[in-house]
Amino acid sequence: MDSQHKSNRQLQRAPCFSSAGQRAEASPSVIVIGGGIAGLAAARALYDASFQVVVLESRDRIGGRVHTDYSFGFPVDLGASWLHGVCKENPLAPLIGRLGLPLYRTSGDNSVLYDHDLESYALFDMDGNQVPQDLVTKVGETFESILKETDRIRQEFSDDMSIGRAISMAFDRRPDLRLDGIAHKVLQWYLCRMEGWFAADADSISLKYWDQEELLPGGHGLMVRGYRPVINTLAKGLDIRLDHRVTQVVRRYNGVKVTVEDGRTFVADAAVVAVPLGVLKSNWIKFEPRLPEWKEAAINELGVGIENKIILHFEKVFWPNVEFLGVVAQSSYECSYFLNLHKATGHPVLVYMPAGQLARDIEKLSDEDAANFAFKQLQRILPNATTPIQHLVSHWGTDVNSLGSYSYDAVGKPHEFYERLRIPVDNIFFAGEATSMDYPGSVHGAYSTGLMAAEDCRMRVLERYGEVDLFQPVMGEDSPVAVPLLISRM
Ligand SMILES: Cc1cc2nc3c(=O)[nH]c(=O)nc-3n(C[C@H](O)[C@H](O)[C@H](O)COP(=O)(O)OP(=O)(O)OC[C@H]3O[C@@H](n4cnc5c(N)ncnc54)[C@H](O)[C@@H]3O)c2cc1C
Repeated sequence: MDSQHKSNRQLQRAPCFSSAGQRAEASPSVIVIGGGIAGLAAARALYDASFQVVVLESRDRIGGRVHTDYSFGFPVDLGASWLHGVCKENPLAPLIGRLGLPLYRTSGDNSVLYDHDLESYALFDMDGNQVPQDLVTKVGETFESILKETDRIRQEFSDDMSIGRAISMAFDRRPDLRLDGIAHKVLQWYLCRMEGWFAADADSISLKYWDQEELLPGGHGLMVRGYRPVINTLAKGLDIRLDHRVTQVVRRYNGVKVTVEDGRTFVADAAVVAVPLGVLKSNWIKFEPRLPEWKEAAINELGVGIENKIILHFEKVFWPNVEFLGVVAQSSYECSYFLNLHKATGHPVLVYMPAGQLARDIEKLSDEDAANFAFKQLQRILPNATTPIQHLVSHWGTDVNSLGSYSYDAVGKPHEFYERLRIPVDNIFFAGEATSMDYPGSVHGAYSTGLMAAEDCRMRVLERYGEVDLFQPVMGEDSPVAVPLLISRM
């Protein structure tokens, strides 16, 4: 027997991993790589459909880019914190509703540009002067007009360009849209907010595709108690191996063999790869045989941006009672903003959120220096600010387990690349925020791709096992009765 044939037989004969629990040995098996929300959603669905499931997670915790920290004595999210689309159509709504988790709605708008209502902002210049609210609103209207002009440019040019370039062209065509003085700075702040949404600078965001993402109705709501309960619920009862960094995925017609950093191997009928796009780009995981060219192209070409959080915990509140504090400046790079968590949670916490190049630059600093940097920005606008008593700093760009915060539409890269990233290759299924055509870069997008991967995997493996009615459908018919979401605003 040649060695190839022998290893295939081994795969076929050994569908179970070392400690697969009480599941029957004859049931199909799957290895889920990555214990973020996408991987856990896939694992949960397949486990509930009678598969033997093992989740291999490189970190010493689950949740991935959903990371609720409790070291302040209350929950704060270092990764995702909003549910974008507070409505029953949101794939996560049934779960969040059933858990009774409260949401604090920061905006009723479905726009990617306004996850905060304008009236909840307080913007300041670098000298601590508050920008009059009517000017903030007026500049917001100008920003909308500029975007309309960029839309015309988009219709005229077949080649893609960056949103930054299109804005410059819009100014050339419509000099009346140019602003100066403080109004210019406010405009830069709007641009800075847009860059925050994509976690990328305006000169790398695609004009053609930036608004292709499907936005659910219901606006944007903060998870007041953090996202962790959602993760814990999905993970309950699953066989999850922490500190298991996958380095190789071998696929054969009858199974997969997955190797982790210390050389241990796991075999199963199929695998769901739910690691971040940044990790796939880095080639940390070797696929054998190599993934097809179209898949590698999608991995290489999709953009991954950076957004971080510097969370400052104060003794008590000294800032105005608004949801968002903004610093306006000459360029979007110098602008910044703080989310006031006190409004939603009652805790004296401000969250500084740099994105794009600024986030990249701040990630080079020590945590102490990063926290000082954020605090200095705050002192510019509120000179009487008191020193924080604690801080937390995220490093999503350099953390080897993420290598970026979330995907975005880079210039010249078709939106369909998200779908290409999702499409299975033989018995390898792909999930994660960057595989979501409709809701990339989001928790609910990642979650729904996990369910999709599970369903695709179930169908494929059933082709082999041929026992269609043995398993529950992964999604659809049996979905739980929706419980209304708890939404507040103070
Ligand atoms: C700062 C920040 C703010 C955000 N804000 C929001 C928000 O408010 N609302 C929203 O909807 N979305 C937000 N997002 C995006 C959201 O967090 C992500 O889209 C989503 O959590 C991604 O889930 P995932 O399962 O695709 O990936 P991940 O959560 O990254 O999961 C992938 C898992 O794979 C593991 N892994 C990596 N390499 C390996 C390996 N070699 N072997 C095994 N395991 C490996 C990782 O440790 C991780 O646990 C934010 C993200 C960031 C970073």
